[in-house]
Amino acid sequence: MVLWVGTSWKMNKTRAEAVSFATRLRDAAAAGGWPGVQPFVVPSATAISVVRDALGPDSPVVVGAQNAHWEDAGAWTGEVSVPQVADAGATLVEIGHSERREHFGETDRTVNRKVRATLRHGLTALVCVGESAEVRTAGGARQHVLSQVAAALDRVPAGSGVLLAYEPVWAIGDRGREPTVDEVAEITEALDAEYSGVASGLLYGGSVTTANARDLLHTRGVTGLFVGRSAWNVDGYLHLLRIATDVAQEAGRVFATKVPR
Ligand SMILES: O=C[C@H](O)COP(=O)(O)O
Repeated sequence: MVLWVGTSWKMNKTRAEAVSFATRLRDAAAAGGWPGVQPFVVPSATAISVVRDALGPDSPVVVGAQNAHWEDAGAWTGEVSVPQVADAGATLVEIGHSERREHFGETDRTVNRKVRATLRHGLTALVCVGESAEVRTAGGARQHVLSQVAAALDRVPAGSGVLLAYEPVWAIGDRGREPTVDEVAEITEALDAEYSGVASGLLYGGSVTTANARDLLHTRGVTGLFVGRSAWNVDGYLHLLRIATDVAQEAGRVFATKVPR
């Protein structure tokens, strides 16, 4: 078990900015890295290949794509396929982020199709789920999230290389509210009970900061963090990786020191 700690840059960074970030990561990895932690970065599609190149061939850092279509090729203007992002250097695909569900019509059905396409090509699928503020207020958070995961993993066998990211919509972004540990645990405990045999990691995302990362990593069921704003600056990301490395090495938690690629 490793702690997966990564960042999606969303629609940010030129290629030059992405390379500058990746170069600092490469240097930090060469200086000792992060035992027990699996770092990953998810650039815009335009920067995947330059980030992969800047990290170097032996980098422990996984590079991901923020989206990929379920078809391998065809007349899908504006989309990118799993083989295309793999060709650019991605080994992970983020699927079903709430911004894509809200603004780009992602549904449980398309998420499932994308998960299966990603796994078919041997990439890791990072499936994002989470409830809205309205659903939580109505008391339906746990059921909503469990149902999203069930749909995403329909016809997906155990051990397929799926990571889950619990990202409550009300906690994400500039207008997000930082969750309490109990609010996170209510969901991650349920996901852990139901899906620990299927998913190889359960990440939390939404208003993660260097101030709350340690507590979140100690929350029941949580084995990683998926970070936006606090990790868009490389110093912030490196700080979060150091916190995760400390947590991974604390007594009572046993993590591998060699991470899978
Ligand atoms: O992909 C990351 C999540 O949407 C979290 O974003 P945030 O850390 O800026 O709230």
